Amino acid sequence: MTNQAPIPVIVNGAAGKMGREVIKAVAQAPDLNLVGAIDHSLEHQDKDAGELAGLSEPLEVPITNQLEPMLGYVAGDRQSPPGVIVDFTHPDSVYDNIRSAIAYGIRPVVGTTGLSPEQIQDLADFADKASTGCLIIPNFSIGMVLLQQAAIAASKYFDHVEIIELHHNQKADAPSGTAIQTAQLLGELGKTFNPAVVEETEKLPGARGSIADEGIRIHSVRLPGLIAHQEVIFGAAGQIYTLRHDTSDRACYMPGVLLAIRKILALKSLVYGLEKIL
Ligand SMILES: NC(=O)C1=CN([C@@H]2O[C@H](COP(=O)(O)OP(=O)(O)OC[C@H]3O[C@@H](n4cnc5c(N)ncnc54)[C@H](OP(=O)(O)O)[C@@H]3O)[C@@H](O)[C@H]2O)C=CC1
Ligand SMILES: O=C(O)C1=N[C@H](C(=O)O)C[C@H](O)C1
Repeated sequence: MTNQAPIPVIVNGAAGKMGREVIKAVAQAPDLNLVGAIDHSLEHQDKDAGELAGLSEPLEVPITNQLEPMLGYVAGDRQSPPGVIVDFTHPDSVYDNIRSAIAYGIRPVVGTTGLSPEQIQDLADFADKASTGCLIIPNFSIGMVLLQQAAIAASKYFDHVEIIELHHNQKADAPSGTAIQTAQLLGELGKTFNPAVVEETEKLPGARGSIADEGIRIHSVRLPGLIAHQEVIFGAAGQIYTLRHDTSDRACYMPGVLLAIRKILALKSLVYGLEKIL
């Protein structure tokens, strides 16, 4: 730990499931200073972010829906290191949120999924022009990075693979950002998976899932009772190799989120994926 002033942190989506967890984690980190808590939910306006997150003491940071004034306020503070905004909002708003943050020189650490490849490219160009770090991390858990690395190793030996992702039924986007990224990582290896062995007919559309990079199929399950789970299933003659990651508490994402907040100040461009900053 250095004697530097703490990093100012804004949490966007502060009243949500992930936002509340981030508020708690930031509040407990001595080198970080929660300066703003944004959420558009009218129900929670002006409530104390700490109390809403379940902390015993208030943090004296009220929930507000005023994103741009907050970005301007943090950008204007010349005594502190550059500000960071952590975004866990909604696929429909995350693109605009990131652009606004970069425009103010506030570094976005983005957990919100659902950005299209074109949007990510556009944000990368924008971050490059502004020489501003931006982290887009589809999954902040170390277990998922390890699963993906094991999947990359296995793909050298297996030609057939499908992904099943299972989430709570409040999730807006499908397939999950993690499943898309997992397929991308396998797709980058330069081989095409799942060569057809028969001509298939889907008697119900979608029965075989969606086809992502290099022929990899993704199946999405949404049920109450689930949090976030993923299987990568490899098949070959006479054997199945299954990799599985299960989330039982959203606290599992917090070491990754805190690491991203600390690392982003040294970045000058957009970086995609937790594995790139470990
Ligand atoms: N990268 C990772 O490791 C992880 C990523 N995620 C992703 O994070 C995102 C959020 O997940 P989760 O916390 O479960 O979702 P929640 O719905 O619980 O929380 C989102 C919060 O953001 C608010 N919100 C939505 N749009 C805006 C906006 N434009 N401005 C301000 N606030 C807004 C919502 O308000 P309201 O409810 O009123 O709409 C809600 O309070 C999802 O995309 C999810 O996939 C989730 C877990 C881990
Ligand atoms: O919505 C969620 O909950 C999660 N979303 C992310 C995703 O879409 O991959 C990360 C994790 O799976 C939890």
